[in-house]
Amino acid sequence: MTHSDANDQSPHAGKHISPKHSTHPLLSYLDPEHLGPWGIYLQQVDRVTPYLGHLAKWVETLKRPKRALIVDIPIELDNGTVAHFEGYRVQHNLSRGPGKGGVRFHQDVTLSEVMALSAWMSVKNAAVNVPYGGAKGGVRIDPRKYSQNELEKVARRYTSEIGLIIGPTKDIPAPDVNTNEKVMAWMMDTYSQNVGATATGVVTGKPIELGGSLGRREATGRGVFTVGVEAAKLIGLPIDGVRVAIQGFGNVGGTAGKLFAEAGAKVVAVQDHTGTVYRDGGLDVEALLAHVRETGGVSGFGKADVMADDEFWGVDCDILIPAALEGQVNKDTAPRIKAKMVIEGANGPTTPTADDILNDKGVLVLPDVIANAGGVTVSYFEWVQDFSSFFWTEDEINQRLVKIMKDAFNAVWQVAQQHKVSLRTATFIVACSRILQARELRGLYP
Ligand SMILES: NC(=O)C1=CN([C@@H]2O[C@H](COP(=O)(O)OP(=O)(O)OC[C@H]3O[C@@H](n4cnc5c(N)ncnc54)[C@H](O)[C@@H]3O)[C@@H](O)[C@H]2O)C=CC1
Ligand SMILES: O=C(O)CCC(=O)C(=O)O
Repeated sequence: MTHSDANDQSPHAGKHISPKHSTHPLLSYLDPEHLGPWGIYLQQVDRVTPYLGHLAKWVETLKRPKRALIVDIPIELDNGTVAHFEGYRVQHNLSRGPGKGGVRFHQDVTLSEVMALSAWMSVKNAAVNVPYGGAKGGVRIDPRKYSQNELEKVARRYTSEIGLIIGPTKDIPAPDVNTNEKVMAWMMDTYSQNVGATATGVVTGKPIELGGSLGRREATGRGVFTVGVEAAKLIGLPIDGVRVAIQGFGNVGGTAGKLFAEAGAKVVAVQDHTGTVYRDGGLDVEALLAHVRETGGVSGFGKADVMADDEFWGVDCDILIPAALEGQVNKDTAPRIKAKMVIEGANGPTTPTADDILNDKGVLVLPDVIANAGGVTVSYFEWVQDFSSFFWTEDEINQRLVKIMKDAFNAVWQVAQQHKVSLRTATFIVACSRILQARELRGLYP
């Protein structure tokens, strides 16, 4: 529950970053002093540029979102008053295919954040080689303060407003923080009404009854678990009895925790927005998941000791899974981490300074852009199934998911060994090369 260290500078900061072209606030992303999630992404691109060979001449492509839409979402609240919410959809790169990436409902969502999240989608989609560019969306709203009726109005109006740029072959949203199958159903229905035909392929992460895919709900957590087990084998860490700490116990953290516990790991600490729970001998993960379903958070879980939120980062564990928001592993928290491995379930949880701190401590970081790619991989399966109207079994889906995750992870591992770079830089090398190769092949002129 820490704040991102927005001015977290790395020794690489500033190199290769574009000169200031504008002082307009909406273009502040061009300013290297303006950090936050987009600035962190720019630093990650700087780290990969020396490894891009002749494709480096296209690197500026990665530093500018192709398209960013800001929309106003006015709705009538249950009490009859009118409220306005700000929404975003950013398409970072479309060189490899239509945009793909989730939609977040959160009170702190900003354009910079959605730009960074869309860019990480470009990298992630290329890293696992699904035929998509990168996109992401968000609405600045605290969903816990609104009724289902009000949230439905927000989701529907947001969909109509971004309807200009989304579509089954243009840009395909999916769930992210505080959005779920129900929100995807509203989005699919609204888009379908607007175009006059049922368009199941416009979003993924839908209910099964509406063209959703088996296994999508668990896919991101399953991917986190799969690469975690692969990496643990490579560093000689047995999963049986391994101590795991998880921040964020929603779709991603909850599923990853369940799979690790089923494989014999001890989930010793879990933190979410309501608090932190701890049990040295391992928490009863099934019971904790049931408690979260009933109460909305881990706080008040009876079969655990309470831990001060700040102590979470220093907990005695082998594997740490940040699965909440950006910037949680930063210059303040990273020095306290005892884990041997950090598996990034969340997008952008680790700042570049923290990456360096963990690297110096010998902590292996499995970066978001590969570790949490399981969700979009099964979203791709869902999209393919919707187009063919032919649906696969859950076993088929999980087997294909596990194969893609293992192959992609092992390829990245080889690149990291070859260039003696972190797994994050290795993943960026693989992914950015694919994106920029597509860019080069498409050429510049209409
Ligand atoms: N849902 C998906 O398929 C994918 C999600 N992700 C990323 O995983 C992360 C989590 O997403 P979901 O599990 O889908 O969201 P979710 O909405 O299901 O769960 C979010 C979790 O984070 C916790 N959280 C929120 N603020 C917190 C804070 N300040 N401190 C501690 N915990 C906090 C919440 O309590 C909740 O447990 C996000 O970074 C998201 O972008 C990445 C890939 C795919
Ligand atoms: O399933 C998808 O299309 C995207 C999921 C997502 O937003 C992510 O991987 O961060």
